[in-house]
Amino acid sequence: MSVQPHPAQHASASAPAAPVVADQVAKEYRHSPRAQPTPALRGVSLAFASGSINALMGPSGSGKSTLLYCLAGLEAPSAGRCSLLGQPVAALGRAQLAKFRRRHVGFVFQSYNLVPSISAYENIVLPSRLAGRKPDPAVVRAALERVGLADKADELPGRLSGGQQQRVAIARVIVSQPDIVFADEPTGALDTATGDAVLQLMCGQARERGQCVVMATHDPSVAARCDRVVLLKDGLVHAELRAPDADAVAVALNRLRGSQ
Ligand SMILES: Nc1ncnc2c1ncn2[C@@H]1O[C@H](COP(=O)(O)OP(=O)(O)OP(=O)(O)O)[C@@H](O)[C@H]1O
Repeated sequence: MSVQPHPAQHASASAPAAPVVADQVAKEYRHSPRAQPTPALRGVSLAFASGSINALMGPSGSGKSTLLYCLAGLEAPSAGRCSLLGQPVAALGRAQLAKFRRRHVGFVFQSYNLVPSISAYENIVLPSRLAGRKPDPAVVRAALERVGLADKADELPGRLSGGQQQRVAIARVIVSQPDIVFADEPTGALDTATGDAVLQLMCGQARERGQCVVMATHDPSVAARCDRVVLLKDGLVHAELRAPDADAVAVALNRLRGSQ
């Protein structure tokens, strides 16, 4: 494990081959037209590699979700740019972006998640179908089994708990095998044992298939499963940890909270 202070925020995002890149990304929110803008991100440059599992950590309000949303093209940055698989997100029109996401990106988010009017099974196969593929029902059943929802295939999302819905989203990622997975607190609604099992599953598949996973988490034990942990504070990258254990993450977070 190594701790590395992050290089200057204006350093250009590296490796053109990286599937997920943020280049000098800033994001401001304005609560009303006359209000002063609140900066959520203040010039973040990061590149995430294929086959890597990455965690975004930091205090509440540090910009983790905003960064995920900008990277995924769900929010437009106020400045800077994001690229996915070498494609600048801002250059894609709405329909193109939706198509691109269906083909290449998986989400395990609290919102932007499941379609409420179709069953868990249908939700799992939806991205593959929209991308013109026909998933093998045996593979879908196996994924449901692996996330502990073998008996919930026909349930509508509204009849599932938050944790079960999260597991459906994870099964969806397992079946659709996107190049990139964005996850916001992927184990937030799960008990420790289930969270650990599904995380292991998600990370195992990502490493096997060369997916790039970027997740926001508050949980040091989740971050300890990652190859890289990016620590955010006040909308800036503060430091990075490589392959840390949970204790090292907790220490770094405490240090981050104490720093000015
Ligand atoms: N839709 C929004 N409108 C206005 N301000 C927002 C919006 N989303 C985020 N913010 C503000 O941007 C800043 C960063 O928020 P963000 O949700 O990205 O932080 P976070 O690190 O994910 O926090 P948490 O750990 O609590 O989820 C905060 O000051 C937040 O209040």
